[in-house]
Amino acid sequence: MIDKKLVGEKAVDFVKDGMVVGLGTGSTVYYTIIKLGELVKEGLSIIGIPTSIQTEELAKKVGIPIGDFKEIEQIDVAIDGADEVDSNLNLIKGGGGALLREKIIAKAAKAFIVVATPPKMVEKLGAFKLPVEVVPFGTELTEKHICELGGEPLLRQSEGIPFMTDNGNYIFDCIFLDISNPKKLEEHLNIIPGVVENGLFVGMSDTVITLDRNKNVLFIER
Ligand SMILES: O=C(CO)[C@H](O)[C@H](O)COP(=O)(O)O
Repeated sequence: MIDKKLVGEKAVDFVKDGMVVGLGTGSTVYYTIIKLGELVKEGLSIIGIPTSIQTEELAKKVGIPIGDFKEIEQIDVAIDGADEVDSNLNLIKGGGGALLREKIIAKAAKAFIVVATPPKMVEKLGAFKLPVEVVPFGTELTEKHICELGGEPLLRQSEGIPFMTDNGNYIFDCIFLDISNPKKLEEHLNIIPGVVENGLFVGMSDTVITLDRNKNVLFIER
């Protein structure tokens, strides 16, 4: 809790007056959004681009103006959490189910800042099940193709029914025992018909904010 607050709040250092800011989803970036809300009340002028309905509601609640894609020219910075960060700053994301919008916004941003507490920092990706967003049609067929890539997919459930993303899709949480080449796996998953996007974010993060052993904030640059 305290660790998430420390790294989450530090990310506001990357936000300057007049910026368009991609707002991630999750319990770490929550603290970034709360802090940005405080700064907006003190006069900071920003436009937020939320990556989920949950984040949009939070941003509105704390007073961050929400932008429209038709009105903005660029996203200056996107700030988001991660489920795993490897030593090359590649990520697994999507634990909260917002991976598609998160990837669209991270890709569009001039800088992508990741806030991650120490347990998220790993040598190699894969202990966390890789979320793969799929269209609800023919999920049994999509599942087979994921298995052919060496995955063990489990359809995410919420209160006894399939979890539905903000985009009306399902998520397979997939065990992959070997993610030694995340870029290749990302590409192979995304060419399966029925797969909308997967939670591998390869070569996208510019800076990861985490903590060292003494709980000092650490900035790891690409
Ligand atoms: O990818 C995500 C949501 O889709 C989150 O960024 C990720 O799950 C980390 O969340 P948290 O900060 O709550 O641990």
